[in-house]
Amino acid sequence: MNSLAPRYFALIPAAGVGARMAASGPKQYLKIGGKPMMRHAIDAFLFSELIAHTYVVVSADDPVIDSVVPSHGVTVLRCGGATRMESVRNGLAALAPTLRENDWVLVHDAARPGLDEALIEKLITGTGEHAVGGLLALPVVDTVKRSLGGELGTVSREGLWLAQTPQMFRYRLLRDALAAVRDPSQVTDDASAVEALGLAPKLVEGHPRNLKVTLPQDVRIAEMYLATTQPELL
Ligand SMILES: Nc1ccn([C@@H]2O[C@H](COP(=O)(O)OP(=O)(O)OP(=O)(O)O)[C@@H](O)[C@H]2O)c(=O)n1
Ligand SMILES: C[C@](O)(CO)[C@H](O)COP(=O)(O)O
Repeated sequence: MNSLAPRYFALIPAAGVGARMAASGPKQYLKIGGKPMMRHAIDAFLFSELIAHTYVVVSADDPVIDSVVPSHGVTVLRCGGATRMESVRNGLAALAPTLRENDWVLVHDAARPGLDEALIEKLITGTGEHAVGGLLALPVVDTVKRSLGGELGTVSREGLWLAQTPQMFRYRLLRDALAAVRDPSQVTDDASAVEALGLAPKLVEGHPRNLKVTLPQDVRIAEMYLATTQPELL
């Protein structure tokens, strides 16, 4: 690979327990579309010609991952943390000997099996080389209500987007942004840490198929998208 050409790496945080799924084990290993949920995201990165290598962050004692990852193109990092942010931060630290400061890292939830090569390319081309970074997101199309402390109100949906993943940033910037975070529990996506530096990543329109499988009812929706061949639904 030309040493001056940009390099793109995938980092998949997969050290969660899936509490909201309330399954018998971590949701990233639930069978969806005939294979473990996280294998869909791994395969999307493997099939993408743009991604140089994929790293998966799991808990140190994860007993399943070795039976899920393919024999090439993927490296397991057994450094998962107590929060998603800490898992990402630990994974990035483990890559210090390997990645260059200006390499791009695409951080993608293992719980989003609907990612495909087209969305990966759309994010990379939509973000471009000169942006701070970028993330897939969906504009809000429903009326938004906020119910808090017994009060109910309507929130203007103007300019509101729902963040998806991958979220892509240069390796050094993302490491610095996450290092500056004081309360990991308050940073639920990678872009938040970068925004806290006063920077504005690009929003690139994603797709509903790229939903985060969080609740039991999400499994059927994900399976529907994975099963469809209708172009308008892809
Ligand atoms: N300590 C954690 C928590 C989450 N994740 C990962 O971050 C992604 C998005 O998190 P989420 O959907 O919240 O997964 P869980 O934390 O497993 O779900 P829950 O909050 O319901 O327990 C998932 O791929 C999950 O495996 C992680 O790597 N390390
Ligand atoms: C990163 C993310 O998927 C963007 O929407 C989301 O913030 C993850 O939240 P979770 O509570 O860790 O699932």
